[in-house]
Amino acid sequence: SSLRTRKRPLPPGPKGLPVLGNILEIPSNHYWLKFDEWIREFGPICTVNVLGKTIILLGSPKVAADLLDRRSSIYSDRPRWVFASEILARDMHTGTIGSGERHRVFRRAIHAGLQPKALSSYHPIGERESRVFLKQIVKCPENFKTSVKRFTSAVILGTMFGQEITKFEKDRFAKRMFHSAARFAGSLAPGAFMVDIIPWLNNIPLWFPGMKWKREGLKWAEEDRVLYTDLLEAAKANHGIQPSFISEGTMNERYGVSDEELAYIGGTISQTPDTLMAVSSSFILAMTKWPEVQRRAQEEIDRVVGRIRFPAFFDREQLPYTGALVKEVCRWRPVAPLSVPHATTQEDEYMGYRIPKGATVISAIWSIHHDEDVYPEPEEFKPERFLDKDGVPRNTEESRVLGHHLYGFGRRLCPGAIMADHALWLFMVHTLWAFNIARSQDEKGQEIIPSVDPLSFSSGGEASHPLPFSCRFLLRDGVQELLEDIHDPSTLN
Ligand code: HEM
Repeated sequence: SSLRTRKRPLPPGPKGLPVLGNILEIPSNHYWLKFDEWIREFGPICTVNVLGKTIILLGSPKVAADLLDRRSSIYSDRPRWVFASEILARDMHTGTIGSGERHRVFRRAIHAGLQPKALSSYHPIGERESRVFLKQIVKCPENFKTSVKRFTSAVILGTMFGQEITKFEKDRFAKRMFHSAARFAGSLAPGAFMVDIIPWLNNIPLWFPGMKWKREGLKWAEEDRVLYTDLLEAAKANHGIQPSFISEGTMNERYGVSDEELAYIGGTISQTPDTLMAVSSSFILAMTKWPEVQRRAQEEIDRVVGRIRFPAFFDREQLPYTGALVKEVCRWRPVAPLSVPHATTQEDEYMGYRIPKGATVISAIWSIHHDEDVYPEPEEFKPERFLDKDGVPRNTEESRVLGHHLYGFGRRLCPGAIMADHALWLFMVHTLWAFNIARSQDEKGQEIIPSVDPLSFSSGGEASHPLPFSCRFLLRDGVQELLEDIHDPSTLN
């Protein structure tokens, strides 16, 4: 037989049109739900074609781990983002650069800065900020969103740069960081910039007509560079009061990167408060929807922590149900439903199929988290799926540390996963300890049960979060007294 017929087939997938492929079948919103339909129809590995580009979807924990974890030397590249990664982030964004030497060096630096001992020295930041959050909610529950924003920014900027956040709107850094993050996320969106479809546009001289996009991009890039450099300087100045990831790096030169690279590593990492915010809102939504889960976690917290002190990080081991609840929030509504795409650096073969070199490989986290063999009744919110019959934590075959895959896979696995998980744990435990999250009532006094439909979540460039819903925060015993001594830095200016 000829070479052609011996060539293995691509994984199955929807048929599509010549040239266009499946692009017309992919909705512009919530496209992970369409991908999920295809994965159910064609199996946990399937092919989608977009304008001639091969996209491989991975839709079960087993398949994703087999390829992205176990064959990470092939599956750890990224697709090329000319605008976001090359122009805006000047090839120094850890999450979007290709899988070469720089990626390895940057990740090594991040691991050095966030190793367990360092992370535990930052717990006081998370504990302090959780209390400030409670104080703000008691005072002004309708500012919930800004208070969560402030909390997530404060934990990240505190850990990365030793920088304390004052009032969110007036803070020197927090707002600029959100702005920069939104701009970056927006420019990653498929089709946002023509140069990502036709890369040679990047070679046209700047003064040429039609090159405004690039002049704009370079202006934004400069703003980001200034922001990251300012933060690096702030970190150095803060070192004596609050050592941080960055200040430790500049003091000891132990991460093996230049100051400029360090500023970019820290700056681009600090664009992540949005993901933490999205998980926090999903948590509030789930607690409003499932009061019995909330009660059960509160019973555990009251038994272990009591009512006369704040929860703290050292309580964690003794709160297995609450720990399982944190995992279930991450599983149930993954805020990054399609993670960040990977790409292959060479051709591969799996289950009799051919995975081409240069293919985009998407871990369909939504589908992975709805795999019924691993997570039975996936639409039910059941923390106990992460506990054995004696209530001891139990994770899954393919995710032995966290039990879920919200933080991705392989050499691209989120290096902030443990830090993020700690911040989320602190946030959820403090909130449950301090408040009963209750349903709002309509004019007739009927409880409003918020929708948890997948379509009731946002679907833009940013992390997928619940669309606005209403609930009430009812203060629990003993909280008011303890909050009196808590200083809220946002009341300073
Ligand atoms: C709830 C919060 C967070 C979620 C859900 C999240 C999720 C993710 C996901 C899905 C990826 C891509 C994984 C893959 O390609 O397989 C990723 C990458 C990354 N995350 Fe996170 N993340 C969060 C918070 C953080 C935090 C707090 C940091 C910083 C300390 C961070 C730093 C990074 C970096 C640097 C990458 C790029 C890794 C690479 O491409 O090598 N993330 N994250």
